[in-house]
Amino acid sequence: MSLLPTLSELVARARADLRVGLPVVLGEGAQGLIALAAETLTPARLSALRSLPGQPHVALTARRAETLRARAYDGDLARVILPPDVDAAWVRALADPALDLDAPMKGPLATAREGAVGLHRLALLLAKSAQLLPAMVTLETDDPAGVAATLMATCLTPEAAASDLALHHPLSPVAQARLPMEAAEQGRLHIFRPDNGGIEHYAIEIGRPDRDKPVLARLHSACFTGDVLGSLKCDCGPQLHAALGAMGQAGAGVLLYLNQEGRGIGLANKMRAYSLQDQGFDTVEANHRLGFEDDERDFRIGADLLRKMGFRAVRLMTNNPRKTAMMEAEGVAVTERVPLITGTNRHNAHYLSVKRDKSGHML
Ligand SMILES: Nc1nc2c(ncn2[C@@H]2O[C@H](COP(=O)(O)OP(=O)(O)OP(=O)(O)O)[C@@H](O)[C@H]2O)c(=O)[nH]1
Ligand SMILES: [Zn+2]
Repeated sequence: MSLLPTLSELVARARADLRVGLPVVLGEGAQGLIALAAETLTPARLSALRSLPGQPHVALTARRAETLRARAYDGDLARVILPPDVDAAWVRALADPALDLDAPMKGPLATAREGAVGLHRLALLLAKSAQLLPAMVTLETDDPAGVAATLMATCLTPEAAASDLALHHPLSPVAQARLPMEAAEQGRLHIFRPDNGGIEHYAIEIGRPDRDKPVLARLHSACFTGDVLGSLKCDCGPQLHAALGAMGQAGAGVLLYLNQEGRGIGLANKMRAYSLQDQGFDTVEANHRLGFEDDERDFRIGADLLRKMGFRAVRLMTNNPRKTAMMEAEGVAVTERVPLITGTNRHNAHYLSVKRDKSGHML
């Protein structure tokens, strides 16, 4: 046992550093990268980066690069060569599509062909896992350990950090208590926490479901706008209440409330996506323009929680085939898919049709 941070703890620290605007150093030996999140880049930090030797780049996902018409020579990502005369606001505009229509980027954007592609890919993964816009300002270095020491920055070895980011971090129960609810008086709320200090998730157990039989279950992804504010732009609020209601009626069930707001991109990015939707893009296109995939959720969490609670089989309330497939892949049997169609209105009709046509939802 040591008081030194483990790799997972260093990754957690790196995430926090990026959110406050600090650089993170990726690399080992003589290959390294200093990386700052475009979203939290200040003018002072940009000029400090420029005072170091080398050519800074802005790494973007190929999704974002496509909108900006920047060539992605590296497949899934593009490295824009930072022009010498641009400021932090320019970098931000590269990352954030809010200004795409008002102040279109003056192109063409020159992109790099060679260099530390793997480290840039890792930098983008880190930005996503910090729920920041996937855009990173970078500078290659041949002395990552030395630079990290000088900058008091977190230094991550690439392979280990990449595998930690891809890992499902097991969840442990933290606390639970009785919670009578409108939909079901016999309720109990369980809180679970991952071993890397990441986001907590909840399970609402209704009644005392028999662990030897398939349980009526729902994987609900957090939607602040729908669940709390009663937004009409989606169907989340009515789905949440209908699922709890059905479990209350049946006298038994488990609803997992997974804090994967905005299909895993976070509430700030979801609001950026809504703003793009107001400009005419659909829910999938808006995610892409921000640089994200359609759905960035990790559904392994749901299977882990169910198993931890002693369930091995579910009657899953969903219209999303990815959820049933993931459950089966993770060893939780889905004995029945229970459709959950509710909450259609004139504001979400188009959204629901896009989910059916582009995301394969059975609506
Ligand atoms: N990025 C993004 N997320 C959204 C949008 N509208 C809703 N969400 C999020 O989508 C998640 C709900 O996912 P849905 O696709 O509605 O439903 P599902 O959970 O995949 O499938 P079902 O089990 O059939 O309901 C929640 O995390 C919402 O915050 C949107 O326009 N953009
Ligand atoms: Zn919603």
